[in-house]
Amino acid sequence: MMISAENIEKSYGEVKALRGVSLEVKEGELFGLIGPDGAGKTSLIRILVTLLKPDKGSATVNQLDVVDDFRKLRKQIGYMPGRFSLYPDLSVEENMTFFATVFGTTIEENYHLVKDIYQQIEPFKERLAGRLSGGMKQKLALSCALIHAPKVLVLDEPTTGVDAVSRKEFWEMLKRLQKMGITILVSTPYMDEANLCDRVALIQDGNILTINTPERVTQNHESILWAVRSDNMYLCIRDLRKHPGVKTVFGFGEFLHITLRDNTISPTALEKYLKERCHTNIAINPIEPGIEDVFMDLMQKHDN
Ligand SMILES: Nc1ncnc2c1ncn2[C@@H]1O[C@H](COP(=O)(O)OP(=O)(O)OP(=O)(O)O)[C@@H](O)[C@H]1O
Repeated sequence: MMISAENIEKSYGEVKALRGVSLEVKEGELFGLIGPDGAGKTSLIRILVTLLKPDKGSATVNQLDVVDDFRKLRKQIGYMPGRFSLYPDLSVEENMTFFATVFGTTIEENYHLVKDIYQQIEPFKERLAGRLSGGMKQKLALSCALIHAPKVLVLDEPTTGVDAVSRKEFWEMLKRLQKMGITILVSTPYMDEANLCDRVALIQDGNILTINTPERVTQNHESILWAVRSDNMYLCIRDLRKHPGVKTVFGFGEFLHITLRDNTISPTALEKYLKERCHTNIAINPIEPGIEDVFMDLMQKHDN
């Protein structure tokens, strides 16, 4: 195993950020930590990259203990924090040189690793990092995290607030780095990015709800799922929640996703029920679950 965490607990005063988290990331894997704001992703990541001590539990990265061997370990990990990690008053090139020097290497020594990414910002190498666009900052931060040729790359919400095109490009970069043999742990609040990972852990309120390949995560969804809409979505939610056969109702864009308690209701019966409550333009379609649906389902089960 490249990363192994066992029963990690972490609290900030009264706030329990991690409630006994265990996970394993295999060598060469692209592993996603998926969860909403406040789920505990940053706390877990900071523990794994040796910047925060767990209250309980233990973790190793490349067989090195995150607490006892933190000095050795830092050389093996590339870390891209969620918030701005660069020196805004240093130029692009100075930032790169700084990170290389800290790790006792040079830009030239490991240029092959960052070439693809760094070349895109090299024309602006004299520019102060604080004056780069969001996408360019992201590329520089990634280049800086890679310049000491780490075995493991850990990225905390690298695509939060990034536009769709740059997000796609970023994931393509990650795939290329994975092909170069780097193990990658990446956190994201975007459920659609789960499908780009080899395996994912869904995390919520300090607990891991499930760990699996994205395909298996959705296959394991047991409930029957329908997408429903009508002209008045607000009343539609209210009326669906009152229906005894409906288990859950959640808004997903322009549709509501509902799960059923049993298989005895038909779409026609549900349509009749909504019509009787004066709904118009009703649409009811059976659908395949996505990661979001599984998430909602697991969260419900966990809370009960
Ligand atoms: N330094 C801190 N002091 C107090 N509470 C904290 C601190 N850091 C995090 N928390 C709390 O711990 C919980 C987990 O936070 P964490 O940052 O690990 O989650 P996250 O999934 O990374 O979310 P986000 O995307 O918002 O950072 C949250 O309730 C958060 O408010």
